[in-house]
Amino acid sequence: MEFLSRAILTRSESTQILCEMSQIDESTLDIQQTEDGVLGRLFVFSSTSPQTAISIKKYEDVTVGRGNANTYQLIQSTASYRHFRVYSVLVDDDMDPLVYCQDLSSNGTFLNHCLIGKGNVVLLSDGDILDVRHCASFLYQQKNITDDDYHHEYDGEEFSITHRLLGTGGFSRIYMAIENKTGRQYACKIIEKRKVSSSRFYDDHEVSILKKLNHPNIVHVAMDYNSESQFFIFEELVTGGDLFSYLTKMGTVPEVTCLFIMYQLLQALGYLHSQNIAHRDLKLENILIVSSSDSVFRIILTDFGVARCMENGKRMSTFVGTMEYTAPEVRDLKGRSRRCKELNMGYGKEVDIWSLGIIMYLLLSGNSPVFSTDGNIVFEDAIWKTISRQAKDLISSFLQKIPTERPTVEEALQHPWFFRHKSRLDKLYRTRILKRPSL
Ligand SMILES: Nc1ncnc2c1ncn2[C@@H]1O[C@H](COP(=O)(O)OP(=O)(O)OP(=O)(O)O)[C@@H](O)[C@H]1O
Repeated sequence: MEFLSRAILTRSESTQILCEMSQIDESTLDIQQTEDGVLGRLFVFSSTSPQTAISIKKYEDVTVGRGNANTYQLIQSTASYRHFRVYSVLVDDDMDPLVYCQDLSSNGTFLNHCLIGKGNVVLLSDGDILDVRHCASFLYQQKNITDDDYHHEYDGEEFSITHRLLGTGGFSRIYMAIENKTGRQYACKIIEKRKVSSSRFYDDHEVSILKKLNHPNIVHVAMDYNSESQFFIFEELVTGGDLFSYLTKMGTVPEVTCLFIMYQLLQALGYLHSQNIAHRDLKLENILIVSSSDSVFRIILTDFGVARCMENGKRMSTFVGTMEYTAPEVRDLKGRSRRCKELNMGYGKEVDIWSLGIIMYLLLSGNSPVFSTDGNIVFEDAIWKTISRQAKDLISSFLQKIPTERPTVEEALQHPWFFRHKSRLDKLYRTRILKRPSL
């Protein structure tokens, strides 16, 4: 498939061409003048209708196509009923909104003259041009926040790292990068070595684990690069944001959506655990969504910064992870001396199962878990009255204080919450995830 088959034109060049062509009043392009809640604008240029602008607002999809239910209607017969969709993902207020365009058409939507391709998604940046050939062009404008921390030592030839910040973590900043040969968009994780030296074992720890893995629900690494003080991981760009942003937008996640998310998480975790790898930092922020246009979407597990390969079944004894998601046996290690940790039997892969329980609780209720004084999970909020008994039973089993009492991945998949939908879930996974990885 032709996917952004040649390098994207430089932005200023594209904008200039379009402005000249259409002789637009450049003052209308001043994004500073936009009203509240507007993340960006699409300026429409068409020979059949007057110049107009479409506002891109938080959590509101914009669709363009022939159908009259679209935000902007195209009249030409070469346009698809829904030609493309523009949607936003909000990570946090300090970052530029991430506005994506998904091509839904048969005849193609072009980004800066390169075909996006049906089903594919691209991140839009200020000055980009979307084109529906023989129908209309759309100039995208958004207000950019200056990223003072943008700095990198990458001087390889394969990629150009842009200023578009996709996310930040304790150890790294993630930017959009363009593969120079193909124009294809990637995510580039820039890890500051000085931040990781004490808490991670060696510079390329994360990538050495990721390179061993090949699974539809685990992030795919394209290339890595090492400089004096930074480490770079170029990986597939995942375009639906993370589960944290999704939950913020939704408030709570419907049980049926949660079922398929948890099913996929267990597929990824089953694969990891079968190779004796523990992730150790499962949380909403580390689960990315490919594209969430309907309730069935692919999720991708990321951030293997503290993942650990347990040789010969050895147990682990370092305190790692994110407090809210951390199993009690890991929390108990905090502040203990090394000797004391060694005497303790350490912990195993069951820590990931605990985190799954926290994730499932958060998704279904939108709130942090509440435990009774004897350490049992409680389902107090009114929302739990609307959730099935099987879902609550599975959460309780994930959140058992004694690690060996938690189910393994295989046992969890046999739980009635999954098992009574087994054939449908298996089929959905086969048809929507394995056969259509762009979903
Ligand atoms: N491949 C990707 N595509 C799109 N966005 C991404 C990608 N990888 C990471 N992100 C975004 O960046 C954020 C931080 O990434 P990540 O968790 O890998 O960083 P980190 O420094 O390891 O974080 P932590 O402090 O949790 O260890 C994610 O929550 C997500 O929003």
